Amino acid sequence: EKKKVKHYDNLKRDEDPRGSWETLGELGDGAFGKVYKTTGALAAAKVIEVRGEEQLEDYITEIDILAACRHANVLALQEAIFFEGWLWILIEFCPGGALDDIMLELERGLSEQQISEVCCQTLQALSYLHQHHIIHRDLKAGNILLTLEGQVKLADFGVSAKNTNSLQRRATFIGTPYWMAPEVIQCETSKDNPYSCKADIWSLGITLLEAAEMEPPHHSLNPMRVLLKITKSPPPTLTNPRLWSSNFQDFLRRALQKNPETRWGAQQLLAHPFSCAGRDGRALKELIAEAKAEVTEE
Ligand SMILES: COc1ccc(Nc2ncnc(-c3cccnc3Nc3cc(NC(=O)c4cccc(C(F)(F)F)c4)ccc3C)n2)cc1
Repeated sequence: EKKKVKHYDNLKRDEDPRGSWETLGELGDGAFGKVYKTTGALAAAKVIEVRGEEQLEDYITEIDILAACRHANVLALQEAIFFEGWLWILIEFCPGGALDDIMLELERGLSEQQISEVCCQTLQALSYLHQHHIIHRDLKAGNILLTLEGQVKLADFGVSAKNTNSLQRRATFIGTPYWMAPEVIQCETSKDNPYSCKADIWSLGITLLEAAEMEPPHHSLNPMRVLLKITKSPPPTLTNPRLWSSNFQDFLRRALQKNPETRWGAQQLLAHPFSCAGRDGRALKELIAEAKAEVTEE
């Protein structure tokens, strides 16, 4: 008789995705997957070959998290379809791309105003996730996407398609270590005090240093050495403090506390003057316009 298949709330079956999603082209170097256009909005699609129901289960967690997250600063799931052994995860498309690619394109870091806008919107996404007991665990500029309006959309590319070479791949078996909080590295994840959402706050601090200086601290060390460095060293600071405001430096001090207990949470940091200064959003819109202009020039 027909094999019993489980029903999943956020998964459509046996509807050919090519019925409502026509191929627009490859995104990036194609490793990402493809960008599909619907009758309505643009979508970015991950199309994964799934052998059997148990492997499908692995992807349901991601689909359920995405379906449950309804927030302006978190990537929204459009549709998930399982058809003839292929799983399609379709996501709202952010034309600006990821923040690390934008800095590479412009060959410079962000201004302080742009950093405070990234900070304010990413904190809103983290506050939302943490209230829903979701810990991101891999926050970095590569997982921050931008729309043409300068809006931040938090993503999680998991073992991102970008790190094709072995060194990076080796580093990713524990997630990219440069952004990891000390308590996560020291595996204080024993059952009595599993590391908390405060780990994301540390990663946010590292991500803001990355936005200011194009690279995270200890970027020149190989990934294995970094783990020791992070646990042994005092919290990282801006290389050239004179270039930055005392508000920015104070924000980093609150986010980059090595002890997760004294580290501020997302709600507290949203009230900090540095993130409040980022409510405007215009500076990020200019950043995208510049990055898009550079691309058309080439
Ligand atoms: C190289 O140039 C570009 C230009 C535009 C874009 N824009 C864009 N917009 C939206 N998605 C993507 C994307 C690119 C590569 C791979 N996946 C992408 N999106 C995507 C994300 C996900 N999943 C998540 O982002 C995710 C998974 C779990 C949790 C979470 C979170 F906790 F953050 F909400 C987020 C699933 C499926 C897809 C197609 N890319 C990217 C690169």
